Amino acid sequence: MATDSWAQAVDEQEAAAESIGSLQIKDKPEENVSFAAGTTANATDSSSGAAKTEAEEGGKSTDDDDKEDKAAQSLLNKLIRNNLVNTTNQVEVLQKDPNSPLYSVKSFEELRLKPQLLQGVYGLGFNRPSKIQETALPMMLAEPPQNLIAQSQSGTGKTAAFVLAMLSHVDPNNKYPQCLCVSPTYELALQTGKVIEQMGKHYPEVQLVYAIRGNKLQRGMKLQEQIVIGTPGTMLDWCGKFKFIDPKKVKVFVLDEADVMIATQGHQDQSIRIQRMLPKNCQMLLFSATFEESVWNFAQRIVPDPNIIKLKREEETLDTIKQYYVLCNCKEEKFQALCNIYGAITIAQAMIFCHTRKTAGWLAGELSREGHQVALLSGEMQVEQRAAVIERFRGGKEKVLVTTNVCARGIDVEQVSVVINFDLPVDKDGNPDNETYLHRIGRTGRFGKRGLAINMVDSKMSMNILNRIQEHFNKKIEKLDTDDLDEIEKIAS
Ligand SMILES: Nc1ncnc2c1ncn2[C@@H]1O[C@H](COP(=O)(O)OP(=O)(O)OP(=O)(O)O)[C@@H](O)[C@H]1O
Repeated sequence: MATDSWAQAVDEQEAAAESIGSLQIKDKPEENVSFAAGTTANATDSSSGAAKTEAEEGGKSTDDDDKEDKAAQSLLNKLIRNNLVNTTNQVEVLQKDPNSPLYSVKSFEELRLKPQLLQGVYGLGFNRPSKIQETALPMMLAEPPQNLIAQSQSGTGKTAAFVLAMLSHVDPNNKYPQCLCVSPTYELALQTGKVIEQMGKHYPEVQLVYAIRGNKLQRGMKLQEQIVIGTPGTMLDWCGKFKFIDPKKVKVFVLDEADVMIATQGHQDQSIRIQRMLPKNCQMLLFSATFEESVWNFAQRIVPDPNIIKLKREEETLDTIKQYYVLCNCKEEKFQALCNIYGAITIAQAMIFCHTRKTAGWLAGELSREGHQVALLSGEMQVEQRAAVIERFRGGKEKVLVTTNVCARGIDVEQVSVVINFDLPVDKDGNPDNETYLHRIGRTGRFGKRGLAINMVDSKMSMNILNRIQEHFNKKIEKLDTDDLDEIEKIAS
């Protein structure tokens, strides 16, 4: 019976994953056919593949999992996030012309947007520009247009900013593409397309089309939509080989997720080739969540004479986290300790990290047998399935999320107040992975919610890892005796 319920839970998760996968990703373009025009419906027909990069589309296989991973992480974060990531950090601005005044706005009204667009912005629930938008929007909307390279962490409002810039710059009376936006994957392009559709809801004269794999157009046709969003390979073909787009008429070129883009073979060259077809006065905008040297080199090739905006990431800290460790001898004992903790304190939602998929699967099964509602994130799941699992967890359908680090890397599930390291995070060489430890349990000072972290220690080696983590952060991790109910109760107070 217990095993049945676990099997049933997995079935349910998978079914939910499938339905959400098709709802959220595959059918996206059809949702708003009126805005997206007939061509996007074609795009849907060919969307049976899952999260594939263009390199794969062309038959080349990307050998490095990490590359796929970046795009998947970015998509997951978009799917599960429902609001802006706030930050108290100041933006750093480097202007092309340091003598020209630097404008920044505190309200959307100050931008003198078209009323239809202002309606769209408010319709999305945006009251005021985000930190990066305050400076980026006036720059992007200035006359003559200015080029921009902007870097800030995921969720700080970059997409909304360039979508607003594109919608502001198009002339709806001209029935040809005026704004091109390239994204690293099919799914990410659809997500951005969704923002364009939402923000342009009251501006139906502006039309959007998806330049994505399989969206087959008739030879010789000319696109009438003003905005084209897609992946670099297809966009390049549409501009060059098929001439569906006249690149000389393009006013705005956006390159989104540059850091993800350069991780995929071929995308860099394709993007540069598109850029070269565009007129000299075309506005070039490039966005990235990170800014390592390779991204910077690429950015400079794509965006001549740029203004540069950078927003530092909010530091995570362990200051508001109570940290404990539990001594055990084996995984069964660790599981028992976990049960004792659950028996003593009320845990609204917890995330449990395991080192391997196998342990994660085993633990999820055991917890489920104990009657817990468990979600399992496993490496073999498609990105849509992972998104569905996280979405269900976020919605409170499951109270425990068991995962390996690889699966959950880069995912922020803010509301989780209890994090359990069933296995301590270590790097490839078996040394403590302090960065991952901080990311798993740390909080940005701003949110500052109190949290609880419990580390399971099952060997001399893991005790050594724990000690080194303690030393690194200079924060004491207290011992917890999970056989003593009173003691456990105290940690929750
Ligand atoms: N000014 C604003 N006020 C309130 N919410 C906003 C504002 N701008 C954007 N948002 C919302 O914040 C979330 C993150 O915004 P957005 O997707 O534009 O960020 P991003 O930096 O592009 O992130 P990513 O790099 O993951 O694409 C979205 O849910 C978006 O609707």
